[in-house]
Amino acid sequence: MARRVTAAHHRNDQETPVISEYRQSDAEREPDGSGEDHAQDRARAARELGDALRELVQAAAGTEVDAATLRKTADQARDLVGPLTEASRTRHVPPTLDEAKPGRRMYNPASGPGNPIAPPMRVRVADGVATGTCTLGLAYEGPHSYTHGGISAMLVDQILGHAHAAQGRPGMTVSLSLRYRRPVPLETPLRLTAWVPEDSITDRRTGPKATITTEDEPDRLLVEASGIFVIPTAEQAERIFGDNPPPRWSEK
Ligand SMILES: CCCCCCCCCC(=O)SCCNC(=O)CCNC(=O)[C@H](O)C(C)(C)COP(=O)(O)OP(=O)(O)OC[C@H]1O[C@@H](n2cnc3c(N)ncnc32)[C@H](O)[C@@H]1OP(=O)(O)O
Repeated sequence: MARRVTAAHHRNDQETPVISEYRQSDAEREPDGSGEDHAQDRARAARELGDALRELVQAAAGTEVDAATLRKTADQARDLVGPLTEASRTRHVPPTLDEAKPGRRMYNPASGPGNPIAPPMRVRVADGVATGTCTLGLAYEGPHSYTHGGISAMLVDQILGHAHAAQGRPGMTVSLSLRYRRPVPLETPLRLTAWVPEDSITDRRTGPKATITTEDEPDRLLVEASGIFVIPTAEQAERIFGDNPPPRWSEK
């Protein structure tokens, strides 16, 4: 029977709260401490699955095979779903893999290596500047041979969020603005850079800026962006996330 991970005591749960049946602490940590290795191994395995599925997604977006091969592959892909849903979580519960390493988002759609829809963008933060690198394949195509504008917006949102978080605590995007100056090429190493101008910082809010360029031509701007990021108050976090808000926003 499928095990489901369920948020205990979540505000929106109408029925008797269900204690999570599948938690890192119960299922993966052994009394002798070997659970740490187990968690790391599971994280590696999640990345391997993410990589394999990304390969599949890119192949599916670029394939020109005949209908019979498409249908056969669709059947095979459906067969992959069952084993993964034998233990799954609801939307109110963070992945156990994130629990094991605070700050990591294994399944983030922009940067999570375990998420097959993520390129994934690799993010580094140094001296308040967030840098993201990635190469986008055919699955992200908008105009022929260039990136869909919504994908650029997602990557920019993420990198702006890291620049904001480098000032103290992570926040949520309340405003996002992009100027698409030139098309962003597919299959080309890209660089996203984000920073927070000092005069845009207040108690709960920053106004970070970002650019997208290719790695080869860092002075040729393809996209310029700016955002407003706000740290939710504890009350707002409770309203949004129920009585199990992310720890970073639950401090009164
Ligand atoms: C290391 C981890 C890195 C993580 C990176 C993650 C990046 C991805 C982030 C996301 O995608 S978050 C998902 C998308 N965002 C949301 O779903 C947020 C939805 N919005 C809300 O729930 C509320 O807006 C929120 C609880 C966050 C805040 O509500 P408030 O009622 O406190 O604020 P409001 O939205 O009115 O505005 C907050 C501040 O921003 C200001 N503001 C908003 N839009 C603005 C604008 N366009 N220009 C200038 N200022 C603006 C506004 O004036 C105000 O300034 P003050 O606090 O100084 O008064």
